Amino acid sequence: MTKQPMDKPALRARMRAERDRFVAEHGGRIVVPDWFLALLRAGLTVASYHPIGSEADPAPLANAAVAAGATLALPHVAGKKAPMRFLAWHPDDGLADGPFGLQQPTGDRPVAPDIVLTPLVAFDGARNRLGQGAGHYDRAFAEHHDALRIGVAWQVQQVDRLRPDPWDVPLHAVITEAGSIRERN
Ligand SMILES: Nc1nc2c(c(=O)[nH]1)N(C=O)[C@@H](CNc1ccc(C(=O)N[C@@H](CCC(=O)O)C(=O)O)cc1)CN2
Ligand SMILES: Nc1ncnc2c1ncn2[C@@H]1O[C@H](COP(=O)(O)OP(=O)(O)OP(=O)(O)O)[C@@H](O)[C@H]1O
Repeated sequence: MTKQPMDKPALRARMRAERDRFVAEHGGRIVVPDWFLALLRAGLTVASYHPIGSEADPAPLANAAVAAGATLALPHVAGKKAPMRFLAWHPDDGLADGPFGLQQPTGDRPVAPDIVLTPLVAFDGARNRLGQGAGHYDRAFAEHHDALRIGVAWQVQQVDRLRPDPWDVPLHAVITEAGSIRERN
């Protein structure tokens, strides 16, 4: 049987439309799993993200992290080709307009995260991930290989099976409004 390459651009378009429809018709709120709360400790650095469009808002997870004494960071990119950095950020700090309609941190304090809350376009039951396609998170995961990679998405973004490319690094867990998928349940 020959392996067909996965049409990632077409899947992205379909899943962004699914995500838009879910938010327009239902809305949702990410539910913080007990196992996530149990991970949190003072002194951890948790990279969150500021959602754009119909992305799931990780704020309930980020707020729980802050309540546990963790420090937050947000991703920062200068463009499609530039590598992504995680910059320390406090909820009282401002945000500035960035590329792709992003709101990004303004300071310049790069940090190495212990936990990375990752926006998703799609995911599968094996915790493979489809992102925006610029490779920003792929490269960040290669750099911060010891960080815990947690995807955040709406349940409608789950597909039967993604076919990972050689550089794709699977997530440790995915958290949605309906529950979570973990490496060991
Ligand atoms: N909220 C959020 N922040 C993030 C990301 C993300 O996916 N979501 N990123 C993830 O890497 C990084 C920014 N990289 C990006 C790379 C490409 C596109 C992009 O191609 N956007 C499409 C529209 C996407 C949509 O409609 O959902 C575009 O501009 O055409 C966006 C972000 C860091 N910050
Ligand atoms: N570790 C890496 N170093 C350099 N380039 C990488 C690395 N990982 C991936 N890339 C490049 O980034 C691009 C990622 O494309 P892909 O379609 O897999 O992104 P994605 O699954 O949507 O994830 P992302 O959220 O990271 O954009 C590819 O062109 C790939 O060659």
